[in-house]
Amino acid sequence: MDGITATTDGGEATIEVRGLRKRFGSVTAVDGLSFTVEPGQVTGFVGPNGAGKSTTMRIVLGLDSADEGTALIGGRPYRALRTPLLEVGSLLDAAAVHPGRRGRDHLLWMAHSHRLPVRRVDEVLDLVGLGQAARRRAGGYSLGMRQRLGIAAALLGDPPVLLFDEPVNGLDPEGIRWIRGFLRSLAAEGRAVLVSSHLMSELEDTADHLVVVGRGRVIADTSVRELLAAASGDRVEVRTAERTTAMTVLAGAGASVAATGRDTLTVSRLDAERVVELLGGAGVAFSGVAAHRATLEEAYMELTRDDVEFAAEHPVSGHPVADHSVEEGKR
Ligand SMILES: Nc1ncnc2c1ncn2[C@@H]1O[C@H](COP(=O)(O)OP(=O)(O)OP(=O)(O)O)[C@@H](O)[C@H]1O
Repeated sequence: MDGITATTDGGEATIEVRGLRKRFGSVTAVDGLSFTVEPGQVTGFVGPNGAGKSTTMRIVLGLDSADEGTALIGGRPYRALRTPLLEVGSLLDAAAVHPGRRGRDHLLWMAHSHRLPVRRVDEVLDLVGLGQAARRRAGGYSLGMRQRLGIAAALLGDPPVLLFDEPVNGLDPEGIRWIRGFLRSLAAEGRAVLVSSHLMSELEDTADHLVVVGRGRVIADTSVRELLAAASGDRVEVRTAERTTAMTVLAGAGASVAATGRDTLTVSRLDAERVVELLGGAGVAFSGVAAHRATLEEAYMELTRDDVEFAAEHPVSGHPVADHSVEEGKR
């Protein structure tokens, strides 16, 4: 890819959202959102269904207008960009291509509208690995092929800012792996990449930074590393067949101990060295002591517990229970 620069028409390649608010009738879709997407990294935009991710992206891309606040690409609103295709690329809905149109023709038409050379169309088709399939009609494409065509379209103008709305939704494992690697490589080239998902696990190996949203608000704006460290806490995981004795010994030394598996204890308030020392001293056999490492999914569940739009009522306590397994609920 030639000529990628970390600037747009208006300035540095960033997306800056400030105090964004949008209502649809009685529904507040976006409720005062502020965040920045920096160049050179993948920023995950995560939140349950209905959290306001798509609405925010549509406003950034000038497809919807905000009631309040600003959304800037390289310092300018989308509508003020002189050559939008060269400054920002996006994939919002892979199904948006006319089924009767050949993939390559779709891109040629877009390239033509921006006076881009035909050569660029073939370059992006190669980049996304569509090759010969590009001469077939889009109506016969698999979901994965449509996603690739959508990504090719986003890259046509070689833009330094990219937005992808749920790009791996519904893809097979191979398609998911390909998109993850591809997003990372786009960020490594210095681009600002914003990618939304309602499943944290989809971003586990992709995002460097996360903007977590719930009910139209930012819940967390953090690097993945910091989030995992905070969710992991100072806990230690112990594997032992002598669970009851181990619990007594550790609790006696001031630890708070929870049985978290058949052979597993999670210990707080003691570090790993002290745990080893105490168990060894008491003659308790154990096969492993390690710092507890939370998964991104755990961290996310913790963060969004109270922020899902469609919470199921808990049958016993009456408290809303976060429904994080929302795949089936997708539009
Ligand atoms: N055009 C619209 N008219 C009315 N309500 C809308 C419209 N677009 C979005 N909404 C509502 O605004 C809220 C936020 O929707 P949005 O699609 O932005 O969320 P999301 O985080 O992208 O969710 P998903 O993961 O389901 O795509 C939802 O309650 C949704 O029903």
